[in-house]
Amino acid sequence: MVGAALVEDGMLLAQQRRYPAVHAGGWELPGGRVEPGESESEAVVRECREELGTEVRALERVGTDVPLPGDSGMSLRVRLACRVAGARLPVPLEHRALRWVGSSELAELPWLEADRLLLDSLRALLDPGSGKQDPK
Ligand SMILES: Nc1nc2c([nH]c(=O)n2[C@H]2C[C@H](O)[C@@H](COP(=O)(O)OP(=O)(O)OP(=O)(O)O)O2)c(=O)[nH]1
Repeated sequence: MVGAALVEDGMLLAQQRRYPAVHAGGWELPGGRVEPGESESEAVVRECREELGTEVRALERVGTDVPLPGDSGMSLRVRLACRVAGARLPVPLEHRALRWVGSSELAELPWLEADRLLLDSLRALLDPGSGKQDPK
């Protein structure tokens, strides 16, 4: 599974699931399964088109792979994404809601379990100066 960390003006785009019941109401990153023959970057671009109706470019990986709950053996890998200049604003085509969240609000959302494990990495993306590894 690939997820897109779409960042704009220091805010991260989160979306709220509508289904299945076990995930409904939970927040996650845009994304989905990488289809056969598709690269991870291509999957990020396609999923953002399908879910948000916008065009993005997929950039570097964010954080480490997080195993998804259950016995699927799949994991979630996140890539930074940026909206292509002039592309439409994201709209929730498949989700209940979208929200742009700043670093201080990240922890307030009821994220899906896998995403919750990525919050430190996502916060570091939004607040580049505040990372623990940054000596300055
Ligand atoms: N897209 C996405 N899925 C996530 C995240 N975190 C997380 O645990 N998941 C889980 C929820 C689902 O069990 C699984 C993938 O769900 P999905 O509905 O997006 O993927 P899919 O393969 O059905 O893709 P699609 O055909 O609906 O586009 O991954 C996340 O941040 N983004």
